[in-house]
Amino acid sequence: MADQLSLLLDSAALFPLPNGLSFSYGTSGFRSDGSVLGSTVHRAGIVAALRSLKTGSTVGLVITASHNPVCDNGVKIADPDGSMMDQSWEPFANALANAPDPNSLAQLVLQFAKDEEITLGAGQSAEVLLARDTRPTGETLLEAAKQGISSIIGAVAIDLGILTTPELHWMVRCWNNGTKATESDYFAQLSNSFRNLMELAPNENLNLDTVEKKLIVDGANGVGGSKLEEIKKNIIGLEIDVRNTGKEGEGLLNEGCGADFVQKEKFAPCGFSLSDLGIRCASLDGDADRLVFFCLIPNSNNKIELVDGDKILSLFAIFIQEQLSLLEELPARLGVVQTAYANGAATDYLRNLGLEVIFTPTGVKYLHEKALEYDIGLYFEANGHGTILFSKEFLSQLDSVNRELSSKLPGSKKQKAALRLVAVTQLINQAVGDALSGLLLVEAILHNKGWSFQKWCDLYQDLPSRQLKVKVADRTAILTADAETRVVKPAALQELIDTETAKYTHGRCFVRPSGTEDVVRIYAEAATQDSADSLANSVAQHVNHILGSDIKT
Ligand SMILES: CC(=O)N[C@H]1[C@@H](OP(=O)(O)O)O[C@H](CO)[C@@H](O)[C@@H]1O
Ligand SMILES: [Mg+2]
Repeated sequence: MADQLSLLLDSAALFPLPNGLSFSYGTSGFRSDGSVLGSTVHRAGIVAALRSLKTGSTVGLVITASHNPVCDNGVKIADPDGSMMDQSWEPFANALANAPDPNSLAQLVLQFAKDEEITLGAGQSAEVLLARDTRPTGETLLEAAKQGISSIIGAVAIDLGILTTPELHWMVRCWNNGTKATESDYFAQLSNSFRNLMELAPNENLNLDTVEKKLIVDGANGVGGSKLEEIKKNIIGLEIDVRNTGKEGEGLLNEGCGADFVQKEKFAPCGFSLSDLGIRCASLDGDADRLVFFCLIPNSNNKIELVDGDKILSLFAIFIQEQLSLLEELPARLGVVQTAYANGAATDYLRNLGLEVIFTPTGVKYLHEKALEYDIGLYFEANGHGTILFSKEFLSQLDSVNRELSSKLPGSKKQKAALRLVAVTQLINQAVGDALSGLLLVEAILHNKGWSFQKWCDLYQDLPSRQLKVKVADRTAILTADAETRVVKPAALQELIDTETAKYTHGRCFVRPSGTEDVVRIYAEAATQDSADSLANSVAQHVNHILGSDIKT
């Protein structure tokens, strides 16, 4: 123990906490300006090593700030099954990140290890897989993570280099499952399952000219574009043109491009122009865990028709529901998980399909957790982060139904439906939302259905909406309930929101403190854009009055 203590003290002394700053493990781990994150990432390395010791399995640590500007960075930890670190460990991660000096840090670690019954320094081994995105501060921060990990006796860091966030999560999951876990395995799994699903398209939908074979992808000048260029070498039946790959001269990470920009601004990203009219386009975020689709609108100054996470979710739900309807021998409880940011039209559409739609607070860890309760759990945030989870029991039932049909009814509609579901389970990332696997699944489904982009767009018409953010003195003064749809404190605020909302047809409005920025977010929806704008503005004024602030968009 004495060795462990001195190792921690020496290591922590190299990464002092910056003066006057505090850090919090939010919806997506720790985030801040990349230059001040040394101590935070070092300490996240310690947390990851302890998590590995506790679980007796390999965990992951990824250095990324996703869609944030290039000067930001961040760190998050992946649990052995590839999901986000269990929330019960967040208070410890927070306490450690804010420990004022090496001594208090070491004491926190020793006390936590005792409470969690983690034995330190006695021949245990721990393993942490590391990855980072393309940010310039990533390399130094990676070193900090390595030092944090090696300050726990027996812990080993394995650097996997530059990866998308979902790749790292996928690798952690496969590593622990004992299945193939390298990047080339990931590429092969995606391209093989994509090919399988494309080949299963019903004959009547083949050779339709309605489906454009070309797709242009905005890589946000992040890590996803170059990975997609690798995957596309083995893709048949789809021509992929990747732009904003982050290569020299192509622009800055997430600046004027990427899924967050496209979804929020509803403008084409840089590098796209009217010459792309009529072609289906997609946009990834900086670490390739978010995905949206779009098409340019003619004569509109680069405005776009957007297909967001809600519509991707709807497409996936329809497709799975269709296959299941052909397989009465394969009963499955299907759950669709959304947040309050889902467009009301999307929720209505999904409920009208007879699907069970459930809401959770914002943040994929909440959606993911809920989706795990179903045989097939589909979840998406409106901003394009989501995936489909299949329970172990469902996968084994699917496997036996598939075997039976292959021997008894080969080539039948039923057998093809089962094979399609198998291909979906292999194509979609089971660990976390993955823009690259999601993109290929969308393409394969459109091909199977013989649907054009427009047909997909026209599934339902989004209700006009407006998002605003307000900087307040203390955003934690707002407490919410019912999946963040209602404010419980300050109570007067909810009364004002209700009064404003009642003035508008199809009005819906909620406010919540952001988990990633120091702001309160306001979301409003109504029958017209003007009404949505005016509802959001009037509620922002109330937030302003009650909590003291200035309004930002
Ligand atoms: C309205 C919105 O888009 N919120 C985003 C944003 O969280 P906030 O807690 O709203 O700051 O970042 C999260 C992490 O990327 C993402 O999960 C979430 O959907
Ligand atoms: Mg991201």
